[in-house]
Amino acid sequence: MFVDHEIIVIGEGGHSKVIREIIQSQQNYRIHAILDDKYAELYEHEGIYKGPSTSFHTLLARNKQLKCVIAIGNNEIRKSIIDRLGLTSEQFITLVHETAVVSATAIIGQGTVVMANTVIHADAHIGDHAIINTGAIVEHDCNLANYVHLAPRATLTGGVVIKEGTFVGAGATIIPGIAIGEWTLVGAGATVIHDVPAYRTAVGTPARIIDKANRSS
Ligand SMILES: CC(=O)SCCNC(=O)CCNC(=O)[C@H](O)C(C)(C)COP(=O)(O)OP(=O)(O)OC[C@H]1O[C@@H](n2cnc3c(N)ncnc32)[C@H](O)[C@@H]1OP(=O)(O)O
Repeated sequence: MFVDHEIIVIGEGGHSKVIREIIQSQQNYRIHAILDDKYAELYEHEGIYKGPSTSFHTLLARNKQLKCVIAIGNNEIRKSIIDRLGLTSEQFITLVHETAVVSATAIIGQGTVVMANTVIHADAHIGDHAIINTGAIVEHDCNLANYVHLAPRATLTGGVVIKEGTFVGAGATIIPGIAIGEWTLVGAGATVIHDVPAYRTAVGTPARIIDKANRSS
């Protein structure tokens, strides 16, 4: 079998399991290594390398064609690892589950993972290293920046803007044209009917901001 991409998966938690199944379901993709800091040193087991994340550069030095995906659901941790690796964006692979429905006019960034039963409609733009989790809907003309995570069954209606690093909880709904600032949290099940500023937490139906001050900036 001809393999197009040998992939290093960084992270071996629950989110990583789902990503590994997407890779395994694609005929021409193969997992080369799974790196996680619970491992003390690099070793090979049944054709897959395992080791700490610092083994990354050793593996890449042996094979410059390797691609990488950061299989960590937390947006801040995912960004910090990407910043540390210092790779070009072409070295990250974009993974789309075979059941995802993605418009031909949608744009999906490098390193982004699109899970099963998602729908991404016309002219939607999704940045790099985002997660469109199981069953999430991104309607037409939405614009998502880098490191955004839409949890399972989150629904973005038309023209929603989500800035960098924002997390939208499971089953949350955002009505048309709303903008959510960077590194904000939208709670599970929220219905967002007003814009939400950066670095805040919004929950409930209709969504209200629950933190008094910026979480961080
Ligand atoms: C495949 C996967 O698993 S992907 C991961 C999917 N995960 C999710 O969707 C989780 C989403 N997370 C949440 O909804 C969380 O509750 C957060 C992030 C919004 C808030 O978490 P915390 O900051 O720890 O808030 P905390 O639990 O202290 O609650 C603060 C207040 O907000 C309320 N609250 C928290 N979350 C929600 C929510 N989703 N909806 C309504 N109210 C909420 C609490 O009842 C509490 O109210 P009170 O002060 O009147 O008692």
